Amino acid sequence: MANLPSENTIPIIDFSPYQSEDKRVALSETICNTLRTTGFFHLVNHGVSHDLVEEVFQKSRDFFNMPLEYKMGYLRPQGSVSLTGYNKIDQERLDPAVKMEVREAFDFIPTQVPHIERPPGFIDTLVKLDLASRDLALKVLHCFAIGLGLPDEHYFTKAHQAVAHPELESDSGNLFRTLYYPPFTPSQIDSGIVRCGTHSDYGSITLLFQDDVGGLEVESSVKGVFVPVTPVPTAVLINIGDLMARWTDDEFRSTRHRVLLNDPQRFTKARQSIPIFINPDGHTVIASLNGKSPKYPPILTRDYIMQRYAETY
Ligand SMILES: O=C(O)CCC(=O)C(=O)O
Ligand SMILES: [Fe+2]
Repeated sequence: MANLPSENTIPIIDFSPYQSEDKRVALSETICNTLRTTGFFHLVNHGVSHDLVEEVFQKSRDFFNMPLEYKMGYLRPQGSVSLTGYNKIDQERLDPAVKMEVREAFDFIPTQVPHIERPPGFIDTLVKLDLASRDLALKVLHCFAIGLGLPDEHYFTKAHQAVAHPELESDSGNLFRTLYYPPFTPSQIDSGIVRCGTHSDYGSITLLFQDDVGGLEVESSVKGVFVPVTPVPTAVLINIGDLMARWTDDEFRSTRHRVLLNDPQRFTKARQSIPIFINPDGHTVIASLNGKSPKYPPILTRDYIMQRYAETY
């Protein structure tokens, strides 16, 4: 009988043991066990300032509340793989089967940080949160290698040099996004429109800060059965992407997720979230850690990630 997780079953993991070397192994094993089953976990005591996250939500709200003509001045060129700029409603599609995905986004990569006048300090706060999140992502990747018992505990971090050194960023596609899902009235709701279509993420790991509105759902161990993720105050939600699943030969699960427009309690409110997508360095060849009978042939990160972005934008 398949295991059907119910609401609140996304585990909450306390990251404070990471600080002490003798507690790190048990923490890493807990993290890896979660990745073998749910593929998602909440992390608390992670060291990223909650005030900073709140500031990014506030500044992002101020930006998204500006007139459309203003935001269009920063539009990310449509259909291009340029990864910086404003994304208007329906500019991208994570699930080709839906009619429309109703969200706005502002994206940047560290080598293409734009200058934006209003709201004041918008970009500075995003950059600060990006740096703090990268730092955390590297610690979490460190735990992956420990928990998997790899001979080199820095195996994954070494393959993510551009995460630690954003100036080296070339084509790994490490991407910071701030998302804004506008509110709806019940009469505006139409079948086939969603906030975020069903998808799995592309790279190594995703860190997601979300407000308290909720709406994110993740696929359970039963295909097609989704369970809600109840937001946990101050936590960052972490999941892995397809490239990490491939790297571990599907030992870790890259879980599909979505945000629908089916609950008036939620869709009448705006939702905000901040996903930070972490990928290996562009030149890294991802070859299965299961050397004996790998499911997937080796693939170059750059080719894989850029192909996935091209399909989305
Ligand atoms: O807004 C959310 O919670 C989901 C965002 C997401 O899954 C994504 O952008 O990949
Ligand atoms: Fe996602």
